[in-house]
Amino acid sequence: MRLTVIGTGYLGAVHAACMADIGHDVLGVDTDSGKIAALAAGRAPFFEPGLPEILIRNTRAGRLRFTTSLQEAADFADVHFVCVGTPQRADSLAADLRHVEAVVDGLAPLLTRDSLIVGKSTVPVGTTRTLTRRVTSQVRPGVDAEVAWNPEFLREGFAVQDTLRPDRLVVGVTSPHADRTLRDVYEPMLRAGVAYVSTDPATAELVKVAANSFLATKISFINAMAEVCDASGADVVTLAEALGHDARIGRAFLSAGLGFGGGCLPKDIRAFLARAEELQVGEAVSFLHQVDQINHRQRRRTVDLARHLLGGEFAGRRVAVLGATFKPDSDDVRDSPALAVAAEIVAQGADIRVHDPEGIDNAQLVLPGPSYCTDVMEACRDADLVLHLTEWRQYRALDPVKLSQVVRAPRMIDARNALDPALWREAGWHVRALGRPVHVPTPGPGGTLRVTIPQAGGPVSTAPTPGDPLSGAPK
Ligand SMILES: NC(=O)C1=CN([C@@H]2O[C@H](COP(=O)(O)OP(=O)(O)OC[C@H]3O[C@@H](n4cnc5c(N)ncnc54)[C@H](O)[C@@H]3O)[C@@H](O)[C@H]2O)C=CC1
Ligand SMILES: O=C(O)[C@H]1O[C@H](OP(=O)(O)OP(=O)(O)OC[C@H]2O[C@@H](n3ccc(=O)[nH]c3=O)[C@H](O)[C@@H]2O)[C@H](O)[C@@H](O)[C@@H]1O
Repeated sequence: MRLTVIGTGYLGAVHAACMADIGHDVLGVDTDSGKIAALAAGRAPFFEPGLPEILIRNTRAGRLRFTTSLQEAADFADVHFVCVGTPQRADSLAADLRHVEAVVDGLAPLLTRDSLIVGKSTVPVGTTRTLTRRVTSQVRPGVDAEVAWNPEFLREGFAVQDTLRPDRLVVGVTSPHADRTLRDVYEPMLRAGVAYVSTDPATAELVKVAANSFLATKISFINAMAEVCDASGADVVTLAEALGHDARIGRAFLSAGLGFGGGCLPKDIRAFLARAEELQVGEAVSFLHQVDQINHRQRRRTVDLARHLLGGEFAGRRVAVLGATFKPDSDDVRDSPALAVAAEIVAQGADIRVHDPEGIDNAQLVLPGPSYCTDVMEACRDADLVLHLTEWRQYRALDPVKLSQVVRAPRMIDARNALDPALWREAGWHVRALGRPVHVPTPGPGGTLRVTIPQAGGPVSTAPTPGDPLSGAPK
């Protein structure tokens, strides 16, 4: 089939390449000519594992082309996927739909054949209905254009595999024709047994928003438990593991730490709150305000703990920041918890050096102040404190003994609960993490490890100290 994919960012570029990979003829469209030039040359304009391979394979095979011209898109196909951004509005919690509207306003008058416009962007419930009116009023006489919604559930870092082997496909359609067309588009997935939920557009739109709200709630739930752990001396990592054994709960999305960020979960729960208010059911989802607040509190708690470990002052202290992206295996720094923490400690006077395996270019655009290092050792040199903020695999493989030789003091906050504290403590590090006792009992309860290591920057004690924002020690 011939398809266009309009908007070739994190979602659209992957969707276009994967649709070509399953055999369709695909034309990707974007207003960003730099992005289009890179994609047309078979180069991924952002870091996403597996994307370069399918881009090259399919552009070379001639099944995947790119353009900035909507006219070319209208001429090329009669199925158009819309994958443009729906960021948070600057003046409210609501989603900014201007890019989606620009696409339908641009495309509708250009259509010369009956067409299906399939939204994949995440939108407030009710958007398909509004856009249908918009399209119908702008198409040429005799042309019939249906708007359907087919939300996307891919995760960055796993985008290619999530697109080729999704957990489910959800389509919101208003005609059997649209349903048949989408079944044809996804025929290889359906043949492989992927669940296909065909429903009305409002339900499809809501499935997406509900899924992201549920995931965000799960993360904030475990982070709320982490706060209780800090107050009571319990261990959130063991708690999550034990909860996760219950199949009804599951271990996924129960990793406590710095919380969620990115271009989706934060803005999606806020847009949902705004839309629910419009629908006069704001109270029903008002818990999402708390989800958002709990999430943001983890950033503040991390900064507070860092300041405390540095004796109450950031000024004149050097801090190494490991990780800038909102999650590993992505170069995306949109609403990155790591960068938010980095920005705050810079604002409070710390001298920071930031390392990230893939996100430095993007991070520099958002937070230009600090030094960025391509080498972890360099980032950690003479550091009074190391902050592990994004759990890239390579940080887990770091040698704590080697690292302890370059820092000024072996203090670490593992804000993602991803390192093995016992290993680091054995190498002389004072390791702290949200939701974990100062002395993580290993193995079994009761075992405490107390070490005091004299260092150039002063003694590093693992004992709780007065004012410790996490330990429940006397303030
Ligand atoms: N990033 C992700 O993992 C996922 C994103 N989504 C949703 O997909 C949508 C897109 O998200 P991302 O790809 O992350 O955003 P993005 O910002 O990476 O990509 C959006 C693209 O649309 C282009 N664009 C804007 N206006 C345009 C226009 N009028 N015509 C053609 N292109 C235009 C931009 O230049 C940009 O390349 C959002 O609604 C998001 O919530 C859904 C699932 C996963
Ligand atoms: O709508 C979207 O764009 C996408 O949003 C999320 O995907 P993504 O933002 O790529 O990343 P996630 O893996 O969900 O992680 C989101 C954030 O939550 C954090 N997180 C995740 C899991 C966890 O247990 N704890 C936790 O703090 C991550 O560090 C990250 O900052 C959803 O998982 C996708 O299904 C959805 O399609």
